[in-house]
Amino acid sequence: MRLALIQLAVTASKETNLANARKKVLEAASKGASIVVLPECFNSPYGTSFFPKYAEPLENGPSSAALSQMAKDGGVFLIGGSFPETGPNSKFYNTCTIWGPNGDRLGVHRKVHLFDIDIPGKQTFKESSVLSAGSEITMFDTPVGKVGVGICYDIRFPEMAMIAARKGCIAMIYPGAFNMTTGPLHWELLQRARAIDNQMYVAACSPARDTTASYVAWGHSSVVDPMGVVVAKLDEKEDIAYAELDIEFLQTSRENIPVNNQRRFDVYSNVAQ
Ligand SMILES: O=C(O)CCC(=O)C(=O)O
Repeated sequence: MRLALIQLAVTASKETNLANARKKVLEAASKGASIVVLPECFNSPYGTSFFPKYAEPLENGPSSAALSQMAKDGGVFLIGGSFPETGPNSKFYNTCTIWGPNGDRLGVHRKVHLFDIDIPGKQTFKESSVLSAGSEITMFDTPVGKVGVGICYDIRFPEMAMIAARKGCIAMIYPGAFNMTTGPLHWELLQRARAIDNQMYVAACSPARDTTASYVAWGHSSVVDPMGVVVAKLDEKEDIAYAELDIEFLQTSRENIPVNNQRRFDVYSNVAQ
């Protein structure tokens, strides 16, 4: 099954972003992709001041309607990046919607771990000043197996990917937007770590870099295989990355290094202790 990551050039115009996303999703579909991924905040600039302005409901909003139609017209599974959602009780969430080839919505992931960090003089961000956190681990079915979905900062929490893998996921996919400080340090390393921890495919899909934006994304959308090898990687510009999800290779990797059967839950039965 062919995976495509669309490293979209995101602008301040929601309409332009939706039209560009549609063009690229159909391009990826025409090149044989069956699972297509858009980046975090694919239809708005990334920043707490933008979230309330761009937020829309899940039902009957322009982004959900456009994503459903793109998935249907391309005949693909579409992991629709994320957009700021006006959710229950008028709270805002950073939300990923997942669509099937017939345009049906298959799942919704509200970012579980909000991006609150402070590296003085380099990168400070406080998503929780505007957003609320989701509280579910999200997976959906494809013909080659279950796929788990997290958003950006969620990748730093190995428990989430591990639970998804133990529930049968063959891949974890993260729409994300690391920055010029944590991108070079951790973006690839975290993907490789989650891939090796769980012997699964891991992919992260960023917006293209815009050096005029208030938050400058690192780019470098990439796919890592179950042995921890980077099998596709973009630079910082708008482009599409492609990789095959090879389930035989995943199974062989798991047989060759059988950590799954060697776990000692008798020693670490409760990691929350
Ligand atoms: O974890 C990081 O370094 C970046 C996370 C991030 O940008 C996000 O969650 O949107």
